[in-house]
Amino acid sequence: MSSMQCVCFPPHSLLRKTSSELMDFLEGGSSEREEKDPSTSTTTNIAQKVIGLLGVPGFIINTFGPQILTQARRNPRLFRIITPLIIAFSAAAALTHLIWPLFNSIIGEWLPFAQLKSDDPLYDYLCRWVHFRNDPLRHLQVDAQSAAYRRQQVNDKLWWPEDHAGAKDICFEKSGKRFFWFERTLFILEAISWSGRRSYYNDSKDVKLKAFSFSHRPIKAVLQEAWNTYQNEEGSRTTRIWHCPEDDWDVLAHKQTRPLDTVDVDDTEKTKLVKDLKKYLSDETKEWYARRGIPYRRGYLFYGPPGTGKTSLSMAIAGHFNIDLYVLSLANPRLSDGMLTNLMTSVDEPCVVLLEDIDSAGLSREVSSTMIDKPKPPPPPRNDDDDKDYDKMGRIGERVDVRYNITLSGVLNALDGAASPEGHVLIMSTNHPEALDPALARAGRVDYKVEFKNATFETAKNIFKRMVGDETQDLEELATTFAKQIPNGKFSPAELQGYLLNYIGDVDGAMTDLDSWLKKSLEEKANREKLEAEKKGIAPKPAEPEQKTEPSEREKT
Ligand SMILES: Nc1ncnc2c1ncn2[C@@H]1O[C@H](COP(=O)(O)OP(=O)(O)OP(=O)(O)O)[C@@H](O)[C@H]1O
Repeated sequence: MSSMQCVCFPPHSLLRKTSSELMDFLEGGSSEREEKDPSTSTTTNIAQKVIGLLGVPGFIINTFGPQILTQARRNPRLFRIITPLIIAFSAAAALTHLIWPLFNSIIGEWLPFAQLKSDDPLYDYLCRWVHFRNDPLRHLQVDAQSAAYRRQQVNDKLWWPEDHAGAKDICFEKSGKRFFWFERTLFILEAISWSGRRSYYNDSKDVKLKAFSFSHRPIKAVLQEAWNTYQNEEGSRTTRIWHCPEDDWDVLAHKQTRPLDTVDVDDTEKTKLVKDLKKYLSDETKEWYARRGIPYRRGYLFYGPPGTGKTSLSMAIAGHFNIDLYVLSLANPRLSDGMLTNLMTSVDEPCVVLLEDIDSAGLSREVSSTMIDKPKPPPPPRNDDDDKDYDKMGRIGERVDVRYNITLSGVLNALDGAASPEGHVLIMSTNHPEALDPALARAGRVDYKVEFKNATFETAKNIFKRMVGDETQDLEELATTFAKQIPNGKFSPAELQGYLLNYIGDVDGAMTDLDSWLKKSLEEKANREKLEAEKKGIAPKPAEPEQKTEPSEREKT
């Protein structure tokens, strides 16, 4: 009976038990009383099981229990010391084995949560918002990785620039589970990777935001707060870019939104274009089209030499209107008419659809086969744009015969057939507008044309200021000197950017080396033109007298 009481009593009452009673209990019924009462042995077994359930392994009880208690019987003072220790240990074990799993199951199953996919901009905003909060718990939660390992793992999604800076050997990152408080509610942000690991970085794809609450309201409040913080913050907005690696759209990247003023095209032209797009994308215009039963579409044609900003402006437009950009090159030999129709019907409006190189497939009413210059594999890219620029600087490889599976009628059908989408901004870009079939560029398909040109004086000057200096330097005079050296209309902005990329922060170097670079590049251009002319059987044009870019009237004043 006494051992029974020992089990049932709350732990603090154990302190009041005598040493012999407790010894009976732990020794598993070796006492006299047990022999008299067979029910005692059952009770002791139950007691052992309960203690086992509390997390005290049986072998510890069996091995050390009797010895400790023999000592304790001899020395009651020792007994009084070890009893609270046993109770504390049992309580800790109970916490680990009973309460912690319960807590985890509450977190896992019962809390309201929101799950966000990594291709949603809100995902980035939320992660950044949580990361930059001044949360007292923040510094307790850290993961560590060697820099070499992380370089293999981390994709281009840099949520926490300060953690990624430099080539440190060991990088500390925030833990995969983050607890934080917001408006008196406790939250957990948990990253879930496709490989099952939980970490913010390693191929993590989704995050779960959980709130210790009975409703979803606190979750909505956090998401709204994160959205408000980053959506309107200059420089932190991202544009989602889709491409088509196989036969369906896939998110290529979330690029930082490109401000319109970093694309140098004629200011008046740019303002007019943005105004036109704004009007087209407004709700009133949408209703206007609907009321009249006119398909709600508008097509834009961006044309001009390579590397003059057609793609860049399309990206900036998507960012400006905060809509996605879908990019598709018609020069892709895998593209067929059916695939194009499927792709066009599966974009989410409103969005910008950029159809690049609409001339390069040699679109005709037949399946076509064309000789094209196959680009050499680019060198290891320095940044996202570089591999693209590489080809634009004229370094091209062998010529290959490419068979296109796309026809003019297929393209026309995808653009404005009965099943074609509405509500998107269609931008078609080409380097050779003269080669376009008139049906492709007719009014109704192309409603607005924008010409892109090689660098003028002002473009060269702007690019110089943007690329070489920093905000603290007054580069007006040097930029003017630089721009005056650039022959008018001879170099694309991409080429100037390519040159200046080698001189970031080195204004003097950019100025000193300019002459020799210009000479070399002009020679290369002349050779290329000669080769092209020979290929086409045209007599080479006599060299034009070189014309430097001239300051505009505005510049002169
Ligand atoms: N007008 C411009 N203003 C600022 N940067 C430019 C401009 N044109 C080109 N660039 C820079 O050159 C690079 C290539 O530009 P982009 O891809 O927009 O050219 P593109 O006209 O689309 O070329 P392509 O006809 O070959 O597709 C980008 O990194 C961009 O920043």
